[in-house]
Amino acid sequence: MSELRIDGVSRWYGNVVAVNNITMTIGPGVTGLLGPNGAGKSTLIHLMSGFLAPSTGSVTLDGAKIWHNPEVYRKIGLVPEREALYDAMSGWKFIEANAALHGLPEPREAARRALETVEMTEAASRPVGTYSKGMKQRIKMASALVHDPSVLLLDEPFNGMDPRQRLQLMDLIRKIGAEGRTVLFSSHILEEVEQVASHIEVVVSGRHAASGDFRKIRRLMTDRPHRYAIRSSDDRALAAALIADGSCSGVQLDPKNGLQVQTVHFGQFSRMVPRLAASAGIRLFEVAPADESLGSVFAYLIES
Ligand SMILES: Nc1ncnc2c1ncn2[C@@H]1O[C@H](COP(=O)(O)OP(=O)(O)OP(=O)(O)O)[C@@H](O)[C@H]1O
Repeated sequence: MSELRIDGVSRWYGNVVAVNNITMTIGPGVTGLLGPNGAGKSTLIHLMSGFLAPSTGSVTLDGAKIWHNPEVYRKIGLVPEREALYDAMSGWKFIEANAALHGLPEPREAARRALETVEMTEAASRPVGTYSKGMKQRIKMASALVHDPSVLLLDEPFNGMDPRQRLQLMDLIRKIGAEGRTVLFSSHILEEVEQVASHIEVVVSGRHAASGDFRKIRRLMTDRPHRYAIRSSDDRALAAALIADGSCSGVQLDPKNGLQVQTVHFGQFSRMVPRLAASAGIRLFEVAPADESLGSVFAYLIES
């Protein structure tokens, strides 16, 4: 059982601050590292895997510094975001070569075990170039697992996958977490993270925005005020009806963009608007979320 600890860590590239004074602890099981693009997730993963030195603060595994510590590297497996595979090589040869690079005493047996873990035994003798995106991702995982690390780090593992491949990979990540390993994967999609991870760490603009159980974070996200843009046959009358109804916290009539409405009761609001419009004889042309971009969700989280 291993514990990763990031303590007061910052990392900058020139004058870009990619990670800003982050403290977090990652224990056994599956943790999702959630954040929008450019939040600092890859930088954090590279700090945890020993590829980058922190500019300040410390990154440790079970109390031992990770940077420049080959003893610790043996306990860590990294699945990078980029492809890093050789199309002409068979899956089997690729994993065995990785086992040999690790200096493992029985590379063939280690490769067999890793391929079995990721359920790639059957396809292992085929060239990597013939694999689907999902199979390639599993081969990358086998290569990260070949030396039997207690920590597995995955950078955006679900990128570019179709829904079936995504479900298979989710099962696999859960299985590896259930073996008692410390598994951390990054993603910018909340739904993805909440399906796999029992614990979530959220980073926004290099800062630590939230941490904990996904239900808690989901609530933080769904309880935030939602803004909608509405266009109807009579925006003024609809605005009056919405104010009278009382389930909106703000209504603004904008001659150019129609009606801008703010509500905290998302479910109630989406049921109420069509009913209210129908009873006032108003036709709805469009009800669209005005702030559904992930950026705004994360911005809300960091403010709360
Ligand atoms: N080698 C580098 N040199 C300069 N700036 C960098 C470098 N690597 C990352 N950055 C910057 O640091 C910030 C964090 O980048 P990082 O790749 O860690 O974020 P991310 O959350 O993984 O984003 P993405 O999902 O887009 O990869 C960004 O502003 C990025 O432009």
